[in-house]
Amino acid sequence: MSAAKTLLFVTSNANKLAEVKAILATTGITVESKSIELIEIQGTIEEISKDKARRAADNVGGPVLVEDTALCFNALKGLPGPYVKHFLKELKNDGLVKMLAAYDDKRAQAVCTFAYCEGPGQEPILFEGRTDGKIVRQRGEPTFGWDPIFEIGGSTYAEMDSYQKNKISHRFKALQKLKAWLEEKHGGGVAPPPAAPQRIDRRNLGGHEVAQGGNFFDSFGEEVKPRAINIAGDGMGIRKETGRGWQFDNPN
Ligand SMILES: O=P(O)(O)OP(=O)(O)OP(=O)(O)OC[C@H]1O[C@@H](n2cnc3c(O)ncnc32)[C@H](O)[C@@H]1O
Ligand SMILES: [Mg+2]
Repeated sequence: MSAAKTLLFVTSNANKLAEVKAILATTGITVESKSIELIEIQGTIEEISKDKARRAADNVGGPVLVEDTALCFNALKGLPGPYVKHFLKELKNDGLVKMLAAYDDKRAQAVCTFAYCEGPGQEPILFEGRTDGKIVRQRGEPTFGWDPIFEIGGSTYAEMDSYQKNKISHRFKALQKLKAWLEEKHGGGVAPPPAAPQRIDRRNLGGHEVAQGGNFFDSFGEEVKPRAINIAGDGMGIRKETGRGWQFDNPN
């Protein structure tokens, strides 16, 4: 079940907004937006994101979603991290690459942290996504921040089309977590009631054991663990009756 939910995403960054909308497009989550330049404190990624969410909730007077993006260089022990915006503004992508000139280790992590806050005075909840890559000389269209220097799987983010980037990105991974949480919160993740116990039906199937529903019992009334059911010729698994006939479910 998709999460029927509208989120107010507070960001000053049009590229972030476009990616969030694209990634959530088919989920049933509607994204509205408000462009506010929020003050960003110094601190850890988590502290900055939470503080941003509190400020946004105070500003709007209701539920908000914010996001903070960090670019962490391994050789620099995680810097520039959440301060990458200032480095990018002053040094540009070329300068960011040069920061690693003295190091062999070019590995970097793109980190996206969404913070959802239900309203003023409420504790924000964080959803983090990380993608490992390495810093390379610029390649691709410089349309979004440091995309041209962050390489993963042989391509920079800037060389990928938005579909490719949105399948693997730090932002995508964080939004997967947010989506799962929303689904749970709105009932989509609530487990259905357990199926009524069913007896294994040994009739008409050439000795195959057949089970239906969620709990399985042999003809003596003993519960059978699905993984332990052996179906002749089919290996370990469960045969289930479906509307279209018999279906073999391998629990592995
Ligand atoms: O209003 P907010 O949401 O804070 O938007 P912002 O542009 O200020 O964003 P951040 O404070 O999170 O700073 C992150 C910096 O990294 C850049 N950035 C964010 N996501 C990126 C991505 O997926 N690819 C490349 N650059 C990105 C962004 O343009 C900023 O320069
Ligand atoms: Mg910002």
